[in-house]
Amino acid sequence: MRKIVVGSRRSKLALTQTNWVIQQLKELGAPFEFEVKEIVTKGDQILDVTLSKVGGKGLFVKEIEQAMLDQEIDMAVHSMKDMPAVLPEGLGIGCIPEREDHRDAIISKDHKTLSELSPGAIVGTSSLRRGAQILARRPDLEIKWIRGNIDTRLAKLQNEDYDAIILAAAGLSRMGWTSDVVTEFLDPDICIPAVGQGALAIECRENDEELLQLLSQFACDSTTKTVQAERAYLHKMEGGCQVPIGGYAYLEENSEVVLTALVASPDGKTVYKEIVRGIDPIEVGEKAAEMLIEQGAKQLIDQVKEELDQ
Ligand SMILES: NCc1[nH]cc(CCC(=O)O)c1CC(=O)O
Repeated sequence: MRKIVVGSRRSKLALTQTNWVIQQLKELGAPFEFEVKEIVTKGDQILDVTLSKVGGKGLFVKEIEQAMLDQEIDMAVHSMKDMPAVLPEGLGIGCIPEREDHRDAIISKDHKTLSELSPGAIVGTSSLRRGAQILARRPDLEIKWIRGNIDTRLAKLQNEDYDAIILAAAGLSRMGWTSDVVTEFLDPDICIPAVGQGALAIECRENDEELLQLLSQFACDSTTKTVQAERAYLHKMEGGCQVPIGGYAYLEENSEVVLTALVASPDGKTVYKEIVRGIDPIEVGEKAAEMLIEQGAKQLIDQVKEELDQ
């Protein structure tokens, strides 16, 4: 029997996601053995710097992708939102399973919702996208950078000078945190999630027919379409760097993809937002990007990138 070596970051969330996918594939009757191989990525080593300053998304996946190209591993389970817009030659996303909760969630010390937080309250996030949208609603709040895995951040909320933190609901629920830690789930009309948030990307070599055949059985059609629209938007908009961009798409019953796309300045004072619908996910994504670019969103992104480079 062929053994599929699955590369995974060492974080609890990554290992949980990886083992969950392996379990699901086994239940589908996978004719393989599986072995998990832990890989320490740059993103995991550099925990004390703002993520956007050290190169953003690629950090968590590069080493894993190299191991896949070198045949040291066969497959990897990533959080879709950590995936760069473009994949290396020879690798592909073999399957996008059904999306978990797409929303951001506020966890606050005194169970205060976004509108209830006191003026000047300190909100912890390392995401320019979250910070921008929080400030757009509540310019009187203070955003303070916070890093570390989910457990670390929850501990920092208790022990350090934060009144609230924002995390992805999906990560919390995959880690078994019941929804009672969450004070408020932020719907996309308040905070557009990151492109791909809540979805997983199972990556493998493009020519691994055997594995691709198995993975195709685990794919979710509606998640694949909506994530395609979101990523087509992201790709056209920037191409990799961590800037305040959000995108969330859902599927109507008539199969239309509805994408809400956002670009904002980190201070939340400028917000570009468009809703685009259509049957073809790629067209929907690209159209949203074109519309926002026309309004000046691209200049805003370039400006943010420049400031991050300084
Ligand atoms: N940026 C880190 C990251 N990458 C994926 C998740 C979990 C949620 C998901 O799968 O979208 C998280 C944690 C978070 O943003 O709170």
